[in-house]
Amino acid sequence: MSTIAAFYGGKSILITGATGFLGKVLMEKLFRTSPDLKVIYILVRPKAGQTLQQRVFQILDSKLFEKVKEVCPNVHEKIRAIYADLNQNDFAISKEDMQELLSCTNIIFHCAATVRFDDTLRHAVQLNVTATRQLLLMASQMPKLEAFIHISTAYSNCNLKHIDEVIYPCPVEPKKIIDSLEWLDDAIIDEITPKLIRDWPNIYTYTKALGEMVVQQESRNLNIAIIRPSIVGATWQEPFPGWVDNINGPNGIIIATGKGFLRAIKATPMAVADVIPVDTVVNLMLAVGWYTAVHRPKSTLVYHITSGNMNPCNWHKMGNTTSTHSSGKPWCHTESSIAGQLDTVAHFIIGFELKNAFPRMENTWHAGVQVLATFEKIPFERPFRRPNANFTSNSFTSQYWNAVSHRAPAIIYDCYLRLTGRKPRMTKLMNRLLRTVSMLEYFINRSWEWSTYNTEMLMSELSPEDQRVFNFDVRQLNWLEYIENYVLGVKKYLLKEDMAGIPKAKQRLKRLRNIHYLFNTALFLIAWRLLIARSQMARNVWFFIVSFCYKFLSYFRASSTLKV
Ligand SMILES: CCCCCCCCCCCCCCCCCCCCCCCCCCCC(=O)SCCNC(=O)CCNC(=O)[C@H](O)C(C)(C)COP(=O)(O)OP(=O)(O)OC[C@H]1O[C@@H](n2cnc3c(N)ncnc32)[C@H](O)[C@@H]1OP(=O)(O)O
Ligand SMILES: NC(=O)C1=CN([C@@H]2O[C@H](COP(=O)(O)OP(=O)(O)OC[C@H]3O[C@@H](n4cnc5c(N)ncnc54)[C@H](OP(=O)(O)O)[C@@H]3O)[C@@H](O)[C@H]2O)C=CC1
Repeated sequence: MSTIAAFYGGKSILITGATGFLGKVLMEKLFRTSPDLKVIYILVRPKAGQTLQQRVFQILDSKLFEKVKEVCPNVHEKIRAIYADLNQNDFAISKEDMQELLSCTNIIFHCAATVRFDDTLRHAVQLNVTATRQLLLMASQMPKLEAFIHISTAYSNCNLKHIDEVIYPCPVEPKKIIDSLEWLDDAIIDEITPKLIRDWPNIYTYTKALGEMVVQQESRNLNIAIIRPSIVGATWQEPFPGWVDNINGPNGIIIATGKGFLRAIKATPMAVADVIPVDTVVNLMLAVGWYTAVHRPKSTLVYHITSGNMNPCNWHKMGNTTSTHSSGKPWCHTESSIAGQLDTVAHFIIGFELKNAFPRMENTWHAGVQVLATFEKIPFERPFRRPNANFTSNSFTSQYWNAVSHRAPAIIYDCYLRLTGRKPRMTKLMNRLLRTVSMLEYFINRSWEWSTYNTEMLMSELSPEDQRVFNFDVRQLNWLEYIENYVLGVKKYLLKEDMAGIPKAKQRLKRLRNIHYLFNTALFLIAWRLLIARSQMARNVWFFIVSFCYKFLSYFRASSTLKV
């Protein structure tokens, strides 16, 4: 039997953020591998008109928990939802609940956070920093506590290029920030925010860095570990491939691309797409929980769980894949090669795509192309336009694509909606999408190096059985398979689309392609007609092309007559 699974048997585990993406997968794995655990306490707030119990039932009744219900039929009894709001003093937990938590908890997994990039500093500090401090204070009063696992992000120090598994100091003490936010008003906070966050790209990453510092400062005698995942993606293997449930990170981009809204992006094609499957992160979390409790390392260990250093994939395309567009190459354009530029121009003018125009990069997996190739096999329903992706790292070109590929079609579509008596909505939607994309740009135009000594050390400490059951070795990940399942998962679990609709979606894509070709050809002919009406040089070129074609055809006919 697995040592780690046995360790969690009979334990009382406290999880914050259990209703979130990572939290749900963590609970699922815990129940499935250690059905004899005592109880999982989850700190939950009522939301969207649902009570705590309704939220818990909704989670347990989801497809994610189907296997759990077979292994652990009394799972409902083993979850204890505790009313809590991490934004409030003492988390607004009742005295009785607090007493139970303090006296019974053995392990804490602290996942709750605000992951919005555009949150206010006040709210982000409250949740990502102050709440962490408060939880550590609670933890210090728990006599049975064996380990406190804090979930941070690999991007908490994204202002550095090489990041080690250590806690870096922040320029301003977290305590000073917490104290000053108490008396500063919102207008002043907005003003000083850019000065405070300095070279961090957003409030989220900055407050996660502050959160780590708080963990270090308030650790007392606790057994603490920090886990830093990179971009957490759909499940790889467990409980089944491709499970996702929110629009964060790549998920929203996959939807926007698959539906044909997003067709160009400012991204460095060869930058590493450091996506890490959520089940891999959860396996590491459980292994770290066990290791921290049993081996009690002398200091707080930081574990990176990233993919780039061991099994790199980049945003652009997936090399050596057999899965290609009908014209021989997936619809993915980059200006990183001359062929790519020619291809973009050719594509723009007549929708023609040059075969095999890209240099292939060995040993690196390319996400964009593979995602696009998957849309061929598994198209999303009712796309706005054909899925496509033009990559550019140049701001001017990016603005050009935004105007031509995003704003212009949205305006045309809104005119159509107006003319047919409907409310225009596409321009608004497009503006929102472009705002979201602009927030992600920082992360898709850079690569980072994360050292993974602690993670590798832990892997070597596991028994072969634990390495199998709690696998976090990302070298075994096959990106081609993973991305296909990812796209399928987005379609099934996020968009809730039926697989039976695929033939219809494929037909619609064909229709859109024909409209696209017709539109571009008409545009080309009109432009050309206008040009030869106005310019002698254009007329000469036209005359030259026509006579050349005529001569070529005459020669061809003559040579085939001779052969006969
Ligand atoms: C291996 C797979 C690779 C995949 C590659 C993809 C390739 C695609 C095809 C090729 C195209 C080329 C693309 C290449 C680039 C790919 C880009 C991928 C980018 C990934 C980068 C991520 C970097 C992350 C680094 C840090 C990682 C972390 O540590 S934290 C987690 C990440 N956090 C986030 O992602 C949060 C970002 N989100 C936000 O900050 C905000 O949501 C927003 C600012 C983006 C949007 O705010 P806005 O106010 O406009 O919207 P909002 O009102 O909030 O919501 C709009 C509607 O959506 C609903 N909603 C909101 N959140 C969710 C949710 N989580 N789940 C479900 N629904 C949600 C909300 O209710 C609103 O609905 P309505 O009310 O009905 O309008
Ligand atoms: N997703 C990613 O790509 C990455 C995530 N991480 C880290 O992993 C952790 C989990 O992220 P993820 O699951 O994706 O995030 P989610 O946004 O899916 O989940 C956040 C969780 O925090 C809870 N929460 C937020 N505010 C409060 C509050 N005031 N009181 C109680 N609970 C609250 C949410 O509860 P509710 O359901 O009520 O909103 C939810 O359960 C975070 O610490 C994040 O920084 C790190 C790297 C990448």
